[in-house]
Amino acid sequence: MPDFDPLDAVLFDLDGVLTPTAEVHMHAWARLFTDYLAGAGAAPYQESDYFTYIDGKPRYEGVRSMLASRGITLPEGTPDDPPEAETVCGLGNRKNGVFMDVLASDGVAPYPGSVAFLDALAARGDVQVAVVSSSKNARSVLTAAGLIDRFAVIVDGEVAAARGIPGKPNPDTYLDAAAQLGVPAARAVVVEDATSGVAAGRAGDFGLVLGVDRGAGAEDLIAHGADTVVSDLDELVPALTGATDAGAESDAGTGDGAAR
Ligand SMILES: O=P(O)(O)OC[C@H]1O[C@@H](O)[C@H](O)[C@@H](O)[C@@H]1O
Repeated sequence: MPDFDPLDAVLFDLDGVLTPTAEVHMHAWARLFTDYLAGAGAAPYQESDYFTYIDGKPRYEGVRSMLASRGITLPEGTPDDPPEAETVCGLGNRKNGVFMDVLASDGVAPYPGSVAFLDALAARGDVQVAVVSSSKNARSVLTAAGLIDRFAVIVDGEVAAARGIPGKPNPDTYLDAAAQLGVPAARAVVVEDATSGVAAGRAGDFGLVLGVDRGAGAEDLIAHGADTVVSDLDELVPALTGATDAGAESDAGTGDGAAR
């Protein structure tokens, strides 16, 4: 059970940590690359490709990384490219159309365990929170999920692009959020479901890097820098409320589970 006492801030990834939207992204990427790779005569797209090459990274970086895995290079294009354009930006924008359609038709409900964790943090009153997401859709997702008012600091894909902040797995977006909160990295927790995200937390030397396994795999999350891994944030509510004898355990923690 991690010890949150020496920690002053919790920095949350969004998709797959607070909301189940990693699945929506995954589905939209699969729609794009299943067709695109087949048309290009490349090895077929597989679900594992999402976790290895795309998960957690900014949109166009995900496209570049996936194409590079199949030895394909495309012109970069620009963010205003239409979805039909055969450019990195065009392909990313094609995928974004699918993502936005699903968001508009299905809406999004946050993970109940994540809401319980946020409630327990708010009840303590001594821990600040922020969202750090690679997604340019982060504000729309937070609004749709009813969570936007809980976060005074949001460093998302729009902010990073506007300010030229390098995306995950670089630590810079997390460091920026910690700086905005006035909390040193060593006293902040990074909460992530993607290997690129835990790698960012590790590279930034954060006090605790907490993995949430929504499909990336606990071993991979630990290999990329997680100190401990849970399958849902409700497992950690006892650590915040002091009810640590409630029997909740992390399911794959191999680190010491405490702030470094
Ligand atoms: O295309 P967007 O909404 O800006 O999102 C970029 C990335 O955002 C991350 O949060 C997701 O894990 C990725 O799957 C997604 O590709």
